[in-house]
Amino acid sequence: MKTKILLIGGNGQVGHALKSSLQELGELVVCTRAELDLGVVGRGADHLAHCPISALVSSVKPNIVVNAAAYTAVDRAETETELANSINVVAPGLLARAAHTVGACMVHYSTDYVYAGIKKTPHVETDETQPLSVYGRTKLEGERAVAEACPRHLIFRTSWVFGAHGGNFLKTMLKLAQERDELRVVSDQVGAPTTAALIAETTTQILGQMTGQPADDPRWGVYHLTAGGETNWHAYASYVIARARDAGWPIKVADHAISAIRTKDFPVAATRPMNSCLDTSKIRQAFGVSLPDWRVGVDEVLISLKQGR
Ligand SMILES: NC(=O)C1=CN([C@@H]2O[C@H](COP(=O)(O)OP(=O)(O)OC[C@H]3O[C@@H](n4cnc5c(N)ncnc54)[C@H](OP(=O)(O)O)[C@@H]3O)[C@@H](O)[C@H]2O)C=CC1
Ligand SMILES: Cc1cn([C@H]2C[C@H](O)[C@@H](COP(=O)(O)OP(=O)(O)O[C@H]3O[C@@H](C)C(=O)[C@@H](O)[C@H]3O)O2)c(=O)[nH]c1=O
Ligand SMILES: [Mg+2]
Repeated sequence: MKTKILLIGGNGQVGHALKSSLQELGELVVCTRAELDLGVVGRGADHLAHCPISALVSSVKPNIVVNAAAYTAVDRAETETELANSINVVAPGLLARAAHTVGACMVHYSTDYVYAGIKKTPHVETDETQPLSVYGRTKLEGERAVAEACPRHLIFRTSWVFGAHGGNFLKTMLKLAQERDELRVVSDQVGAPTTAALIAETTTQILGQMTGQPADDPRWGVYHLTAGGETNWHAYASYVIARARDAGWPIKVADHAISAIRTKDFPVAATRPMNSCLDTSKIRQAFGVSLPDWRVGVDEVLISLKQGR
C-alpha cells in the first residue's frame, strides 16, 4: 500500500520545508489555513461529529499526519491566550485523535520554551518542564494532548527555527543591519538556531524508519531535534551579519556597534528561558541522524536568500 501523508501548516517555516522533503515518502496532501482555520476548529471542539479536522482526516485517510501549524507569536500569546490555546492545544489533540482513528501515526513539533531554562547544562527529554510563557505552556499542553490521543506519535522539540521562507530572527537581524547604525541584542540567553530544512529532512528520515511500526515500538515519543553547537542571540546575530557582509550584502552596522545586552535591558511581554540548549543524544542514538553545527545552517540560508533576491 502506498504511503499517504497529510501535512497541516504547509505555509510555515517548517511546513514549507516539509513540502519538499516529505514527497519522497509517498503521496503528499497539504493543508493550509485557507482550507482549515485551527483557531476556529479549536473553539468548536466539543462538536466532534461536525469537527472539520476529523472530517478532513477521515476523507484523506493518511498513514501519516504531520502537524507543522502553530501559534508562534511568543509575546502576542501573552494576551491572545485563547487563540494560542485553540491552535496549540485543542487542534493538535483533535488531529491526533483523528489520526489514531484512521490508523495513522502523527508527527508534532514543540519547543525549548517548555523548559524554565535554569539548568546549567543542556536539557534532556526527561527533565522537568516548566514553561515561563503562555506560548510555552500551550506547546507543552499540546504535546500532552497529542501523546494521549495517538500512541504512535513523534514529538520533536526544536529551537530558534529559521530559514529563507517565513519570518525569523536571522531575517530580522539582516534587515536591521542594513537599516541601522547600531543594534542591541541579548547575550545571556543560550540555544541552538536550527534550520527548517534540517527539521524537515530529519523528520522525513525518521518517518522512513517508523511509519509501519506498531504502537509498542519503544521509539515513539518525545525527542530533541536541534542543530549542533550552541550560541547566544548576540553571537548568532554577529555571526549572521559578519557572514552577510563577507558575501557582499549592503550591511550598514559596524561590528563594534552590535552591543551585547542583558535580558533585563530588552523588555518584552513573554519571559524566555535563559538556557534553551537541548541535548540531542536520544534522537541521534535512536535513529542515527546527524545534526550539523548551527553555523552550517546559517551559511546555507544566507546563500538561498542571496539567490532569491
Ligand atoms: N519558530 C520557531 O522559532 C520555533 C518553532 N517551533 C515549533 O515548530 C513548529 C513549526 O514552527 P514554524 O514553522 O517556525 O512556525 P511558523 O509561524 O513559521 O508557521 C506556523 C504555521 O501555522 C499556521 N497557522 C497559524 N495559525 C493558524 C490557524 N489559525 N489555522 C491554520 N493554520 C495556522 C500558519 O499559517 P499562515 O502561514 O497562514 O500564517 C503557518 O503556516 C511549531 O510547532 C512551533 O511551535 C519550535 C521551536 C522554535
Ligand atoms: C529583535 C531583537 C530581539 N532581541 C531578543 C529578544 C529575544 O530575547 C531574542 C529572540 O527574539 P525573537 O522574538 O526573535 O525570538 P522568539 O520569538 O522568542 O523565538 C522563539 O520563537 C518560538 C516560536 C520558539 O519556539 C523558540 O524556540 C524561539 O525561536 O532576541 C534583541 O535582543 N534585540 C533585537 O533587536
Ligand atoms: Mg518570534
